[in-house]
Amino acid sequence: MSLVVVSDLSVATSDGVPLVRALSFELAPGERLGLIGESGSGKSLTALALTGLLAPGLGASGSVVLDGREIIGTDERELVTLRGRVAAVVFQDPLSALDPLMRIGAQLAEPLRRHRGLRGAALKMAVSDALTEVSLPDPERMARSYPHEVSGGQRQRVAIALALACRPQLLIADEPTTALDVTVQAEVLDLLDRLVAERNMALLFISHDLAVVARMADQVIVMRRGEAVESGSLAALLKAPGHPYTAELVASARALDVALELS
Ligand SMILES: Nc1ncnc2c1ncn2[C@@H]1O[C@H](COP(=O)(O)OP(=O)(O)OP(=O)(O)O)[C@@H](O)[C@H]1O
Repeated sequence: MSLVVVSDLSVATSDGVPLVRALSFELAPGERLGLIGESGSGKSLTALALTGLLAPGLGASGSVVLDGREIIGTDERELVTLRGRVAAVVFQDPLSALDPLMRIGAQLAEPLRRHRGLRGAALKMAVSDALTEVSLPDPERMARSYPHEVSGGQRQRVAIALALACRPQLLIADEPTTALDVTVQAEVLDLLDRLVAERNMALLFISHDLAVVARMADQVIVMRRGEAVESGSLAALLKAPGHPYTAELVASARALDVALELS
C-alpha cells in the first residue's frame, strides 16, 4: 500500500492565484521521487502542503493522504502528532529548523522525550546515538554546542538528526544541500542516501539541479509554473525527455558534465 497518495493537489492564494496545480503522485516505503523545476515552480509549496505547513494566506485543495490519513483540512493539533512521526522535512537552511538559543542536545532531546517517552540516561544516550548516526564527531561536545558554534555542514547534519528523531516514514528533503559547498554537499547526500536506505523510508527529494536529483531519486516529476509537465523514471526521462523544458534541463546538465570532464 502507498504511504503517500497525493491526488489533484493545488495550492492557491486566498484571492485565488494558483501556485501549484493538480499535482498527483504516490510513494511507497523505500521509493524515492525527485521533484525538479526552476525557481518559483512550486516545489517548496508542494512540500509544505504535504506537511500542512503552508503560510497563512495560502490554501491547499485536493487530497494528501499520509499513512492512511488525510492532511488537507485536518486541524493543526492533529497535524502536530503526524509531523515528525509520519513525515519530516529537511530544509535548505538548517537554521530554519534550529533554535539559535538552545543547545543542540536539548533540541534533539525534545522530540525524543515527546514522541518516544525517553527520560534521564536513556534520553542522553538517544541524543548521543542520534548525533552519531548522522556521522557527527564528538557527540558530547556537539550536544553542548549552540547552532552558531558549528559549521554549516554540521548544522545540516543536526537538522537531519532532528528530522529523523521520531522515525518518520517519509522524509522530504527540500534543496538540503544547496547552501553547502560542493564537498560537504556530496557528504550530506551520501548520508541521506544511507539513512533513507537503512530505514526503508520514502523520500521526496526536491532540487533545481538534475544531477543532484539523479543521484538521489529514481522517479521524477518535472515542475514548471506550478504544474507537472512530465513524470516518470529518471532513466527514461534522461534518454528521451518528452517536454521541451525537460530537454533543456537534460541538455544543460550534460553540458555541465562535459565542461567538468574537460576542465
Ligand atoms: N506565502 C506566499 N504567498 C504568495 N505567493 C507565494 C507564497 N509562497 C510562495 N509563493 C509563490 O509561489 C511560487 C512557488 O514558490 P515555491 O517556493 O514553491 O517555488 P520553488 O519551486 O520551491 O522555488 P525555489 O527553488 O526558488 O525554492 C512562487 O512564485 C512564489 O513567489
